[in-house]
Amino acid sequence: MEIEKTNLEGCLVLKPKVFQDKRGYFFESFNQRTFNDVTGLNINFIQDNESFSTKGVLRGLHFQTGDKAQAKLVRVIKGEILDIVVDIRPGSKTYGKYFAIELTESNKKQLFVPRGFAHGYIVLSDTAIFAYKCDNYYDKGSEGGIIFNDPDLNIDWKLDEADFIVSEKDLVLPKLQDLNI
Ligand SMILES: Cc1cn([C@H]2C[C@H](O)[C@@H](COP(=O)(O)OP(=O)(O)O[C@H]3O[C@@H](C)C(=O)[C@@H](O)[C@H]3O)O2)c(=O)[nH]c1=O
Repeated sequence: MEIEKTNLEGCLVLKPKVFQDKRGYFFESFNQRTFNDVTGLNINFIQDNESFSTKGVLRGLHFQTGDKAQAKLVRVIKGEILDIVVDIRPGSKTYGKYFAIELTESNKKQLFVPRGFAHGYIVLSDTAIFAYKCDNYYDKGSEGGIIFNDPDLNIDWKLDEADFIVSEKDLVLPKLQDLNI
């Protein structure tokens, strides 16, 4: 397992060791002991999620508030996505800054997103299956979000905005500067 820091303190890129042979590949998509060893963290992931999306689907930017906040370990099983995390930790030196990374079925990179970040992604391939672990249960009442095209964030989503497919809920999210957190 390789690990890389990002411009956002606490956000980490993980690259599992992949074993290729004539049958195909094998890798450990999660191993708690390895994860703890390489990150120095002790996260108790308690929920696994999976979603399927088509090209141009943009989900985000999402977070849960207060004691329902979630750390996430995200990856792509099929296809290619651009993953985005935004630092919304009050007082952080990178508050309002974002990190972007392509997560694909071939690079098999994983992104660890600590609590205190908004998270979203856009699908770059025809279809994609996205999977992630969370360290806190889903709580509808604690959902928060930031609009994907917040001019202060100025996120480069790579695709043409006219082709984005966004949920009704995500289309009416506020800007970061209008959040009450
Ligand atoms: C996230 C989630 C949703 N749901 C339900 C609520 C809703 O009816 C349906 C679809 O939910 P959403 O539209 O919120 O799904 P989605 O837009 O895929 O939400 C996800 O987006 C990415 C970017 C994240 O970072 C995740 O944490 C999560 O917020 O699934 C659950 O039952 N459990 C969950 O953990």
